[in-house]
Amino acid sequence: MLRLIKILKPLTPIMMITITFGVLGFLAATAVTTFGAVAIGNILGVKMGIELNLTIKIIIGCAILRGGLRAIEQYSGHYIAFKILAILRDQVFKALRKLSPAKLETKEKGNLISVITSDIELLEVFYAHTIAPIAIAILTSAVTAGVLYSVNPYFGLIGIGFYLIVGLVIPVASSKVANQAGLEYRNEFGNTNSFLLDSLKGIKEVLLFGTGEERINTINENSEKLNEKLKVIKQHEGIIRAFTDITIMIAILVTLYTGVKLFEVGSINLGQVILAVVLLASSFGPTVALSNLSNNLMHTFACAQRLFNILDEVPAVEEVPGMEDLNMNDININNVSFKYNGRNEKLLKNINLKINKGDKVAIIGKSGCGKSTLLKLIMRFWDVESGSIEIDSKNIKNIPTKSLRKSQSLVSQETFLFNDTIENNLKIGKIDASEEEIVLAAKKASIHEFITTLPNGYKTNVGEIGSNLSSGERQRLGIARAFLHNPKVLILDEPTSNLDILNEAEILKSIKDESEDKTIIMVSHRRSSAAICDKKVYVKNNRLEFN
Ligand SMILES: Nc1ncnc2c1ncn2[C@@H]1O[C@H](COP(=O)(O)OP(=O)(O)OP(=O)(O)O)[C@@H](O)[C@H]1O
Repeated sequence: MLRLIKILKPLTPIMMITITFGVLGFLAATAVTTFGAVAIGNILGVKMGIELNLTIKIIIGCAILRGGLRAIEQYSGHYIAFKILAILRDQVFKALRKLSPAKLETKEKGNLISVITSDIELLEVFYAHTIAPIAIAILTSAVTAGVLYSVNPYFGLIGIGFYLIVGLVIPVASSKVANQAGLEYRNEFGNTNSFLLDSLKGIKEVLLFGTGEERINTINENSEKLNEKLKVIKQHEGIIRAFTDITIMIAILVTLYTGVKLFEVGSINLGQVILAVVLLASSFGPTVALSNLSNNLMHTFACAQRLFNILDEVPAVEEVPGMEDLNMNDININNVSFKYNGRNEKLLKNINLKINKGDKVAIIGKSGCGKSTLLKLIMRFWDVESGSIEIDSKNIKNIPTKSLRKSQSLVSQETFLFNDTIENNLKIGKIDASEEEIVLAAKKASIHEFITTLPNGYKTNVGEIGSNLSSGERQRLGIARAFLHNPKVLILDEPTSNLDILNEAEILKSIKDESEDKTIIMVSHRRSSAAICDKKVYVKNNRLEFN
């Protein structure tokens, strides 16, 4: 909670505005009913101390003020809330950038999305509907208790006592039950969602293996569990509301009883009795708002916790700022060992490899032996555990990350295409690429002809054709992207795994022609692909062998 409040610091002046206008707004609302009572007292001939005409003017003034004050309170409160959501989203994206690619590889994407969207969204409850209402409730209750006290100290004490019961005792006591039920509901809700999403993603398997019936049954069971949990929450809400209302009724009766007794002994007049009862009855708004808070609050804190976990996660690789031109004359892998977190064995042990500018190196080995991992180390997606990787005699850990990314390009087995036009998807390789450059790159990657058959050619949106693109077409788009990027070192992780022999030969020729002065580091299971390389190294038993 403290950490959430600290984020609010730069917006403190606006929060002050929200609280001030909130307090004034509630006081204006209470004044409308209280002066209403004064007016009725006047009409009935009770001595109220204020003239009827003035009372009516005050009522009208307060009613108009109430609208304006409330509007300003809501506007500034929501301004703060959404400004902070923007700040938080910005922080999360920055954190995700730092964590990528290594740490994000292992994170569940569904969870990340729910943190960025719904979790952050829920914090709006805290900023717009928690902090200010608490302050407003304390201040307005203090003012009304003060007024009641000035009428008669007994009224003041009754006010304070019942404000505390409604605004503090009931919410705190109820939150213990509500939080548990709320958390259970959210967890069950998350599980049901994941199961549903999983079923949709795996619909092909579900149909193929005829497991639809079981899936539907599980979804029904989950829905029923959800209903049960919701029932508990709603019942609880009802009980709390009833408790709160009964407490307010008791407060009114106690005030009335005390008023009558004080009137009987002549301590106060009838006007003061009416004033005290109406003032107290109409002043519970802000404190009742607090009793509704507790239902959401714990849930909001759980969301904040998930958010802070991302913000606090230490990146696997520290980004190096700055930009410098890299010659990429040689890449030296010196005695490198590497182990993934959570794995017992070292995946790579004492690897040594020297790659000179223009070398074409094929990395060959059994599935899972660590070939792709070696590429990731060369790109510094992960840091080596021991030993070093040097580029132009400089440790890769000291090379600006942007420079490294600019000089290297990766084509992997799976090319990710954004929901954008083919042209923009290719432009990721070079943002300011001209149309001619894009067409040339596509021709070299043997994908130009296919693109021209699409309804809008290069302007076709990938989303429109979506999963209709074959793996080979995606891979060729990935290669075109890499050609556009025109890096000094081309890193290829099974670049032709999804292509037929004809396309493979064509693309390999393009890669070869394109890369005469470039360094190529390629992982491939296919002999035909590795054939374009003049140097072959083998990953065997966690080590590197040269024949
Ligand atoms: N982020 C990770 N965390 C933990 N283990 C990982 C991670 N990434 C890969 N591994 C494991 O490291 C091993 C080597 O993976 P890698 O992808 O480097 O193999 P590969 O030789 O390229 O395999 P393939 O030829 O099948 O693509 C595998 O056992 C894999 O499960």
